[in-house]
Amino acid sequence: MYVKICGLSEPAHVAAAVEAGADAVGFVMTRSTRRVSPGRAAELAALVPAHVLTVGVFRGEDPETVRAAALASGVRAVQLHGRHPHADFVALKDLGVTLLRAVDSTADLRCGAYDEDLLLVDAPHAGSGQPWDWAAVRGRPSGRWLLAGGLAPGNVAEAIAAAGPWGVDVSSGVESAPGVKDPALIEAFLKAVRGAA
Ligand SMILES: O=C(O)c1ccccc1NCC(=O)[C@H](O)[C@H](O)COP(=O)(O)O
Repeated sequence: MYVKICGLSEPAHVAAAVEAGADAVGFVMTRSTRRVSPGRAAELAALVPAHVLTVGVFRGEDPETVRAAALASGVRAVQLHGRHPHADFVALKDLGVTLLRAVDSTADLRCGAYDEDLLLVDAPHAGSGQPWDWAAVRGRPSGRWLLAGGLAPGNVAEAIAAAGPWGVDVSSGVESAPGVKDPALIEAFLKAVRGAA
């Protein structure tokens, strides 16, 4: 089970995610309480070993803005939230980074339909920490897809059993306060996933 810890903004929390065994870490570079600048994302990404994927998270920006932030931060993946058109993914292909398409359950759930490499199926309001009906997507997404939205150490095993994803993504569920990650919760989340998978 692939695990992405999202919305990191502090070196100690990046270290905690890497130490706990995360496969990917996300830096939000769009409007959010978790927003970091491309420069800050570059500082954080520099702390991450090569086997862990660094992901820049965006929502609604045009491809050139995303490209500039990705290049400035050095992230190895770009995650586009919302109803970005297929053309936005095509426009970013030559960046040579992993492309993630993040959508809610009403979208086209075929991974690769927009030339993305990974699909992320999230709650209607990304980063809100609100659980949703994970079982409703069971069997619908195809290819490599991550489940997100309201996951936490105490419910991620249930969510995996309900939806059957290839991977999971969490932000609010490993925070002690809005926007403040908690190393103990990050470790507990990874343990719960490893115990479930
Ligand atoms: O986290 C945010 O604030 C955010 C804002 C705008 C677009 C995306 C955002 N987060 C993306 C993520 O990958 C989150 O981990 C995912 O939505 C799950 O969030 P949560 O329900 O808080 O675990």
